[in-house]
Amino acid sequence: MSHGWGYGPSDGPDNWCNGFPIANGPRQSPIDIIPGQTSYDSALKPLKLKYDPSNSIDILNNGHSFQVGFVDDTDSSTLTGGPITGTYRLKQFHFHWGASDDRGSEHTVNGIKFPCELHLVHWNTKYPSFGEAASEPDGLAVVGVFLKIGAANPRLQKVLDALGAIKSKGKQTTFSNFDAKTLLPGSLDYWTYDGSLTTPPLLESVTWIVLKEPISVSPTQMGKFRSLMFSGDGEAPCCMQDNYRPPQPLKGRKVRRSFK
Ligand SMILES: CCCCNCc1ccc(S(N)(=O)=O)cc1
Ligand SMILES: [Zn+2]
Repeated sequence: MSHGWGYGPSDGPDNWCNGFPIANGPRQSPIDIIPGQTSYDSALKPLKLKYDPSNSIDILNNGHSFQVGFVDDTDSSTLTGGPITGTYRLKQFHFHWGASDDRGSEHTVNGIKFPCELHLVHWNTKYPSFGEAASEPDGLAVVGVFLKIGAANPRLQKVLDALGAIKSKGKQTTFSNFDAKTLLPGSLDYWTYDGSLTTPPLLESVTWIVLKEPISVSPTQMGKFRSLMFSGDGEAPCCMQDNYRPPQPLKGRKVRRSFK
């Protein structure tokens, strides 16, 4: 079980380098975004996100987070424009969150942590599959959306109401007709940089696109995220929380922004 990683004191982010030496690589994620040090790039195109609700399939507790999976055998749910060239297909979205509202996001802004961060994961259709794209430097594009404590978010509620059926690791249930676009904020202004998966295998294949505008989540809704378990049935119960990797060294990378 050398690849048994997690977020605990012995298998957490500080230890991932033992099984995954790329953890100390040149383009690791997440990072702390310092807006005053980003460069506006007028050549950056607007993000184009086209999501077909009929593509959503299931919701799964994978023991690290939960994810909503999409059919990705056609170009019906895609990301184009923005900093990327070509067409990237939506594969899944998932979240990272904290044990309390003062932490939980992976990216930070001027060192500020948000209570939660949504990741919409897309893969470059110049490659035959997600798995193959995941090992290419331009293989993946992840849109990150911060969640900020405020009014309850009705768009989030449908996802949260499904969590009761996937409380423990390995549980999965159908999740159809979900429109992922409803999770996006009003503005698609973004920061972008070259990075990696934020969990093992930490592959350096991700063009990160982090939206500047957060969406809202209420404290009660945050409690629902924390009702999930890292552990499987019959294992010692362990609440799913603090499933975030802290910011990693920038190592000379430039962060661009799409807005003035
Ligand atoms: C090659 C197998 C990779 C499986 N893992 C996927 C995966 C997707 C997205 C992220 S994240 N958190 O960077 O968006 C992490 C891990
Ligand atoms: Zn993620």
